[in-house]
Amino acid sequence: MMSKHKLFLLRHGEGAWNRENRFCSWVDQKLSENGVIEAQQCGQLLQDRGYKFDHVFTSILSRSIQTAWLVLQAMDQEWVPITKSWRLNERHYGALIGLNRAEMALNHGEEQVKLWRRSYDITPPPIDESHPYFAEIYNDRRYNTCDVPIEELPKTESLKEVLDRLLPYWNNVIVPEIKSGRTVLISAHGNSCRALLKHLEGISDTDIVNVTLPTGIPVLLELDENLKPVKPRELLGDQAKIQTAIKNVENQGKVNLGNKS
Ligand SMILES: O=C(O)[C@@H](COP(=O)(O)O)OP(=O)(O)O
Repeated sequence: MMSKHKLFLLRHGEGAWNRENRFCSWVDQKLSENGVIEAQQCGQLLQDRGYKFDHVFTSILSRSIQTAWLVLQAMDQEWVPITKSWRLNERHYGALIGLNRAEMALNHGEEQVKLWRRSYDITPPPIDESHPYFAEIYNDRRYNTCDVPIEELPKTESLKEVLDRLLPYWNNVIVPEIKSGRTVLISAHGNSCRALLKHLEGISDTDIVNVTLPTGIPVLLELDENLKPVKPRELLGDQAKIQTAIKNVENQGKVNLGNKS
């Protein structure tokens, strides 16, 4: 089967709370110093391989936007249009936002933390007004710019619910771009990229549990004219380093390994 389109998915570079092992989700943390370097190195790798983007899509969270800027800068492609949507935001982790994964594993067990993080249709408890980050999120004026009223924005999400809110944007906005021959980079988040991968690759509800994306590593998908993958996804870069980075993300939910970086 011939590849007709290349699509690049990217989980942003490391953010401050990735480093502190806290669920970040809709809290607008910036990239850490290491995250800036990861994004720059990602851009350099894409530049070295000669890729050219026509359109970049990001969430409305700073870490995905900063990553897109740094990648385009490293590629001398700063002029490429960037379009932002809340529909590419990270999964809303509800009441778990701000909590430390290793501490959660200690209190609730590693299995429960894995279910919250990686299962397809388990929804964490919702955020409510008593939560320390509720006001910061819902008073942020960026959420008045969305295509749904602020009261209808999620208060928690399973991966399935991420896919439900992401798919209309994928189908109506991103797909036409790709089908018209443009090369697209989606600079987003671990779980918004996982949701899209599940859709594109037809990953089952049980197998998606085993898909983890490290920060700052571009994922190349080669698609046919119907946007079906013609070969397995490729995580670009040093494969040994990528496997270690995936393990480290998985270990964030372990009692003893979670707070080691
Ligand atoms: O919300 C967060 O903390 C992480 C994902 O956490 P896990 O699902 O890996 O626990 O999202 P990202 O760093 O990609 O924006």
